[in-house]
Amino acid sequence: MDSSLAGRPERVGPVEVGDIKKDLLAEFSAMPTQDCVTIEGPDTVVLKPPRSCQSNRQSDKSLPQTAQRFTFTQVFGPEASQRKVFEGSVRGLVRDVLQGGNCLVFTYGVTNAGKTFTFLGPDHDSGLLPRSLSVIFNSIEGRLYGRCDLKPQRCRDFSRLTPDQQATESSSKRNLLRMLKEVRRVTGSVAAWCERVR
Ligand SMILES: Nc1ncnc2c1ncn2[C@@H]1O[C@H](COP(=O)(O)OP(=O)(O)OP(=O)(O)O)[C@@H](O)[C@H]1O
Repeated sequence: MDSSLAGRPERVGPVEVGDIKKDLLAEFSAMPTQDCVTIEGPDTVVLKPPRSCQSNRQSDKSLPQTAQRFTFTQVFGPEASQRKVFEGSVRGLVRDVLQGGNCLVFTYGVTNAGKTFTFLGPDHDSGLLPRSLSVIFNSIEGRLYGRCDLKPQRCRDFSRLTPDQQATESSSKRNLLRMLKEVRRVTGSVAAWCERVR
């Protein structure tokens, strides 16, 4: 319920998420850029504190007072495509894995930095993980173990299944695939219905 005070609507009653949600994009876009992050060549990033923090830094001598330069193996700029990042970082590791090596890839950064985007990516612009799986599966074609008598256990181990266990596994796999098909069918119908009622 709204009441009006000095021309400004005042919210009365419980506050809901919709009431406090605000699109801040326009406000942020209007702010002058501060060039806090600068890419200097293919392997170096320079970080500068925002102007609003500079007075705090002058009083707190434990904080860096000037710009800091960090060097990496490779820096990808904001214009780098998913393909370029994959080719320049993970493709070589996948090649090592296919030759029996072990590799670890992880993303690290503040919230909203783009970790999930880089790792998974949207369907039309896939990230590191789907690209890696695609290379792996395309490379092992023809060398797949056709029988279903092995089951992975944790990350490195496996167990051999008895014929009964194989039958149980096959049946739960079929059920899972059937459920996935059903979910796709239902979500497809819901999406089509939403499109119609728009
Ligand atoms: N390279 C990019 N190009 C276009 N959009 C991007 C890019 N990187 C991130 N985004 C967008 O920025 C937003 C935040 O990205 P993302 O969810 O990947 O961040 P995150 O680091 O995984 O965040 P959190 O730690 O909170 O999960 C998303 O809307 C994502 O689509």
